[in-house]
Amino acid sequence: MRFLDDTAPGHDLTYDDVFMVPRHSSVASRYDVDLATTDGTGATLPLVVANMTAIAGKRMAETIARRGGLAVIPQDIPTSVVADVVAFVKSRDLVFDTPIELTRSQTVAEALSLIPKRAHRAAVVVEDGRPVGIVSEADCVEVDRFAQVQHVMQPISVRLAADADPRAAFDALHAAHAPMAVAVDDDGALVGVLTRTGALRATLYNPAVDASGGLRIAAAVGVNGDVALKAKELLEAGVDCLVVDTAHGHQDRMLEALAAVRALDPQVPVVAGNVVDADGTRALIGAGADIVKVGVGPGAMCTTRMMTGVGRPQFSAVLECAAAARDLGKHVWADGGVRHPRDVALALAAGASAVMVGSWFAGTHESPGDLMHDADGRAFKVSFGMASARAVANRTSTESAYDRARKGLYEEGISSSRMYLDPARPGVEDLIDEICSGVRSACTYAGAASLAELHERAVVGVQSTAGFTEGRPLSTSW
Ligand SMILES: NC(=O)C1=CN([C@@H]2O[C@H](COP(=O)(O)OP(=O)(O)OC[C@H]3O[C@@H](n4cnc5c(N)ncnc54)[C@H](OP(=O)(O)O)[C@@H]3O)[C@@H](O)[C@H]2O)C=CC1
Ligand SMILES: Nc1nc2c(ncn2[C@@H]2O[C@H](COP(=O)(O)O)[C@@H](O)[C@H]2O)c(=O)[nH]1
Ligand SMILES: [K+]
Repeated sequence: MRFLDDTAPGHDLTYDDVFMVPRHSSVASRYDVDLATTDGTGATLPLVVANMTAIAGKRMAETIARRGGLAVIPQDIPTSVVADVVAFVKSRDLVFDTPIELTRSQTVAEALSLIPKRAHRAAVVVEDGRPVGIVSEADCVEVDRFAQVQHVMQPISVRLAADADPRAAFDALHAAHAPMAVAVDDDGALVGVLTRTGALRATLYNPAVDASGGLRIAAAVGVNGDVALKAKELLEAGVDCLVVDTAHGHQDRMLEALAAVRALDPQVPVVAGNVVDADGTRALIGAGADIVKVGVGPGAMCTTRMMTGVGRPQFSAVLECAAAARDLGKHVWADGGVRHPRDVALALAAGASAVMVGSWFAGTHESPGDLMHDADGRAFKVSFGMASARAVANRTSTESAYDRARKGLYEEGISSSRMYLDPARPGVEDLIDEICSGVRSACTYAGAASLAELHERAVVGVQSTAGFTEGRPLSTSW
C-alpha cells in the first residue's frame, strides 16, 4: 500500500479518514478474486468473529466457518464448555445448516420461541430421527399457542440426499417455489436444511476446514491464572487457533503467557494482542505470536479511549503493525471499529491478514442472545463489552467479594447496548455476503486478484469529513 502522491499524512488516521483510488485492473470479474488468508489459520475469508460473550457462541462459530471465516470463543467460557462447542462445530455438515428440531407434540409457543435462533426462520419436525414436516413463523400466525406443531407443519417438498450438489439443490428449490430443502441420509435420518440462498452460498464460499474435514474454530485464553493449563486444555479440545487476549498486550504478563503457550509447542497458530504500534508487535512476535491482534479503543463497546486517553486511530495502527509483522514474516488481525464493508477492505489494504468483527455481528440471529423487540417492534439483541462491569462480574464470579469489588472498579466497556438487526440482513451470513461483495469489488477496483495483491497495489488517500460524507448514500432528497 502507498499513500496517494506518496504523501504520508503527519497525523494518525482511521477508516473514515481514508479512501482507495481506483487503478487499472486486469481482473475481469469480482468472482475471480481469491479472499483466502495466508496467515496459517486456514480461513478462506479474512473475517474473524471477535471473542466476545454476546457474539461468539457455537451457532456463530458453525455459521461463519461454513462460509470460510473463524470465530474465537471468549476466554470467559469454561474450558469444558469450549470443548463441547468445539466438538459440536466439528461435527457440523459443510453444506447443510443445523435446523431447530421439534417433535410432533411440541407446541406452537415452543416453535415460536426457537425459530428466531435461525436466520432461515423455520424448524423441522422430526419423528424417530426422520423429518416429517417444516414449521415456519407464517404457519403459526393466528394459531392457538398451545396447538401442537403437527397440526400446522407443512409437508417437505424438496428432499435432498446428503451428498446433493448445491447448484442442483438451488434449481430444485427454485422449481418447487420452496423456501427450504431438507437433507436426509440413506436411512432417511435428518442431516440438515438448505435454503435457496444457502445453496447459492455453498457454490460461492469454501468452508474453513481442518485436516479431518471438520469446521475450524478458535478460542481465547486470558493472561491471568494458569495460562499453560488452560491453553493445554483448549488444544486438547481441538481448537484450530489459540488467541492470547488482554486489553494491554504489550506488558510482562502477556510476554510470560506467550512463553508458557509456546512451551506447549502448539501445532496451531498463536494470536496475541492487543497492541497498536511496531514495538508492541515486535515484542509479541518475539515472545512467540504468529499473528498480532491490533486495536486499542476502536471497538463499539469500548470506553478505553474516553476513560484513559489511550489508543490509536485504527487505520494507522494496522498499517504500522502490519509492516512490522511483515518484516518478521508474521501477520496481524485488525481488531475492532468495523462498521461498513469499506472498513474491512481498508484494513486488508493496510496489510491485515484478517479483520475481527464484534458488535456488528451481535445484531444477527446467530449471536447467542435472545431476540428482543423495542417499543416500535424493531428486533435487537443485547451486547456488552468484555471489559464492562457486566463482563468483569461474570469473569470474577468465583473470586472473593473483596477481589470482585477491587476488579469491579476498572470498567472500560459498555454493559448493555442494543444491536438492532437489519431487517434486510438479519443473519450473519447476510452481513458476510455484504462484506465479501464490498471487499471483492474493492480488490477489482485496485486491480488485485488476491488479498496480497490488494495490499501491494492499494493507493490510499486522506479525505476530509466532507469527503467521507459525500460517499454516503442518500435515501431521501436534500
Ligand atoms: N481492544 C481493546 O481496546 C480492549 C479490549 N478489551 C477486552 O476486554 C477483555 C478483558 O481484558 P482485560 O481487562 O485485559 O482483562 P484480563 O482478565 O485479561 O486481565 C488483564 C490483566 O492485566 C493487568 N493490567 C495491567 N494494566 C492493565 C490495563 N491497563 N488494562 C487492563 N488490564 C491491565 C490486570 O491487572 P489489574 O486488574 O490488577 O490492573 C490484569 O491482571 C479482553 O477480552 C480484552 O480483549 C479490554 C479493554 C480494551
Ligand atoms: N475497551 C474495550 N474493548 C472491548 C471491549 N469488549 C470488546 N472490546 C474490543 O472490541 C473488539 C470488537 O470491536 P467491534 O467494534 O467490532 O465491536 C473486540 O475484539 C475487543 O478488542 C470492552 O469492554 N472494552
Ligand atoms: K470506541
